[in-house]
Amino acid sequence: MASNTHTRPNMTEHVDQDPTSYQAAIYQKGLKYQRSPFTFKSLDWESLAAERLSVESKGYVVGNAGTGETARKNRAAFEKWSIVPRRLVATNTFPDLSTEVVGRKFPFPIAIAPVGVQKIFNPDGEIATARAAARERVPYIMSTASSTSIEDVAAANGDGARWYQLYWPSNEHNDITVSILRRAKQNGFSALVVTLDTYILGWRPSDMDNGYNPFLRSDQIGVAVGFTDPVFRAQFKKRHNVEVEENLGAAAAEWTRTVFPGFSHGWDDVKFLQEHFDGPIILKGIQTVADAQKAVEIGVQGIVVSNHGGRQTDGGNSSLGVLPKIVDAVGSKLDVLFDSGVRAGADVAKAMALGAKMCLIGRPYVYGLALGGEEGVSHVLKSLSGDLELTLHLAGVPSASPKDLNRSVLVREDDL
Ligand SMILES: Cc1cc2nc3c(=O)[nH]c(=O)nc-3n(C[C@H](O)[C@H](O)[C@H](O)COP(=O)(O)O)c2cc1C
Ligand SMILES: O=C(O)C(=O)c1ccccc1
Repeated sequence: MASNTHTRPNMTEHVDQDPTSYQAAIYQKGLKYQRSPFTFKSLDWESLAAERLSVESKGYVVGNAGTGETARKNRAAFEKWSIVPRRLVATNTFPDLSTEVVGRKFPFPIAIAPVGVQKIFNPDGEIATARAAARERVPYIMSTASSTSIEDVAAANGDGARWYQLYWPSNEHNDITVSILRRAKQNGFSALVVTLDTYILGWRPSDMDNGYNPFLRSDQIGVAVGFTDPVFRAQFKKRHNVEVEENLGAAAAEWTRTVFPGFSHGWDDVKFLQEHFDGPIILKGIQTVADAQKAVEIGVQGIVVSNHGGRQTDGGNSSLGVLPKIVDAVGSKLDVLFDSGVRAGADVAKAMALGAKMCLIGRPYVYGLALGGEEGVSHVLKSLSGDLELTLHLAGVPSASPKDLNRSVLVREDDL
């Protein structure tokens, strides 16, 4: 744990009150000289985590596509909207942060975004994150590029809510896709998140400078889903006459080609996933009204308005910038989720006010994982939800439901 943890010896009694807000609990603990594992300044998490990581891992998580223009715009877009401070709204309770997404209710409007290769950030990787997510009652979206198997993530997540993110093998590998979907369903992943923007990796200068692709490293991190898949294993054995373990390099290369085929599926192919996954489907990476409308036409239950945190296309638009138009076009027909650039409670509030039902958190929890494993991820999730709670409270917004948190809560900074 970080060195700024100060716990006085013999100060073991628990907080005697049960404060409603997380912030109140922090101040109570402070009275007993107990500190949180690392700072609450969410914009400092990146540089703190970077100090702990290898050059390669740091480059991988912090890095963006090309010049970083899309990622910068993601952040800048939040400052174009301001939260209207309404006064003398006679509220006497803390805001209700719960939200309903694809037919289920969640206590907070945040989710763990799918992030691959988590063992490069902390040896416990996905296990630590999946535990923290369950503990904090935040849904865990498991990446196909995980460094832990579907079965082990499910065990760590226990009775937590979890969804599976698919890196979608090309049609010639449909038997592998079916096998993955079956394992996900059997292991309690209730929804399928299909990422559309990463059938090939973007131009990533940091990783190219380091000659770094986590799939192809000698320790083959990020291939756990494939290496534990019975169909992939059987096919590999038939082709090479050896088990995956006997030729790890070839197996990693083959799995990488399977999940990053280098070309995209078409809209018609989504039907195959609908036929083979018994549960809601959410398309991740939507950035235009036209694509959002196609998602409605093919009958999926949700979309994530996302540009992959600016890691895929350089020179692109901000993700928040396109959110209102997409919500206007399809928000009454499917659930619109949001990610890319969320760093604080106010960011979540703004995306929700513009019509998102939930925000996926990407890099911030990865920094938490690097800084403090399970506790670190918990700290990040509690910070963001605690911050959101007070932000809404002070804005006079009684709940995160669209009836209270909508565009009337925002003003364009340029229009003031
Ligand atoms: C290190 C890293 C790995 C990622 N891996 C995946 C992945 O395996 N699947 C996926 O759909 N998105 C992946 N993403 C994208 C996130 O799900 C999310 O869209 C993005 O991080 C959101 O932007 P933010 O980092 O600004 O919050 C990854 C992002 C990072 C930073
Ligand atoms: O880095 C990413 O953004 C990503 O989606 C990914 C791709 C391959 C392996 C791990 C993560």
